[in-house]
Amino acid sequence: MEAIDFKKLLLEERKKSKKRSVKPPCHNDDDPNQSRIDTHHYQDDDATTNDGLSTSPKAAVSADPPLSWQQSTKRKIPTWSYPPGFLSLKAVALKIICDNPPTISYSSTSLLHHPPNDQSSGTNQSSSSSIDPINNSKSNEKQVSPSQALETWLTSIPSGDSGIGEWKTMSFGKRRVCMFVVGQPQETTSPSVQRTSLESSSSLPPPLEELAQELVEQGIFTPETRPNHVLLNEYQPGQGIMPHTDGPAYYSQTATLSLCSPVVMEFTPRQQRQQTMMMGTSNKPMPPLQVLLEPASILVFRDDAYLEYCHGIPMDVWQDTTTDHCLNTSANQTIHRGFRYSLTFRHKKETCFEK
Ligand SMILES: O=C(O)CCC(=O)C(=O)O
Ligand SMILES: [Fe+2]
Repeated sequence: MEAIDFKKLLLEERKKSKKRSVKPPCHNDDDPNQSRIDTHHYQDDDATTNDGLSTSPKAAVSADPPLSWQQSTKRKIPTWSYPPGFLSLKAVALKIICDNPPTISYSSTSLLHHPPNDQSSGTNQSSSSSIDPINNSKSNEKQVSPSQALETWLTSIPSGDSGIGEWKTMSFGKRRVCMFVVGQPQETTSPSVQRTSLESSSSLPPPLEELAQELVEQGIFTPETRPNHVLLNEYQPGQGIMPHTDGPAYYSQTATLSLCSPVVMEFTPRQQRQQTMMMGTSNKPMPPLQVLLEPASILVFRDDAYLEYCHGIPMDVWQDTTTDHCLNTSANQTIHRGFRYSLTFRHKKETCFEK
């Protein structure tokens, strides 16, 4: 199994956009993924969009010197001035929503509306029930919900060609992506030294670092598999992401925080997807498992769901309809898609960092 490194994919995208700047624009015919036959389990929309998506060797590009997000963006990242605790997660609400595989968990209300240590809101809450719990703080900074603050922060990230610490529009799929990675570990023989240098050499930008810390504190990730990699996706209405797996470069778990519009994600067994691609739909594949991803929700999937299932969001669809196979809501609901952000937290294995 071979996985593409997102950094390499972004470099490939950069090369493609250089090529595009000297020739008339064309749709997707310059996209290697369009004609690519996957060597193992899926065809991604944009092998250029996902870190660790498996793909054929020909999509790999020669390695340029590694970049950290700080190096590539020269501190253009928007500031984050909210107090610690503002982005608290309500992990206690995270529930396993699937029997087979029992490795998909979801919480519709993961992002707390209140910083637990916000003195002013606590006081106001107890003194008057008529005060809007989100706007009851005196400080301007606190007069938005954590979701709104995060959305504003995401919107303020600059655009750029690298996709590392800046929004990059993918050539196929057209959605924008942005990646943050904690710095590469130093070469050393001692795993403990390696971990220390990984933590000290760099960190995620503040809101993402806080969320990563919360994911550990709430027991969703272990301290050893603390998220060191965050992929942001920005979807315009109708945009999606082709079925894919996130690949073996990561510890086999992802946690995705959704913001803005709801959407329905689909899980399909990898084997089935492979068969469908080879034989068409004649052998009646199982309908996909669905998960409704609501704003401020968190989806965690791991192990079998990570390794043996592809996940994706149907593309060019403006409304989703839930089926009997939807794991967290009833069938026959129409979900209108609008603008959406997702923040996917993963732990990239140390062995998979470029040296
Ligand atoms: O947007 C989402 O919820 C999913 C994103 C995803 O699967 C990925 O970036 O690998
Ligand atoms: Fe993914």
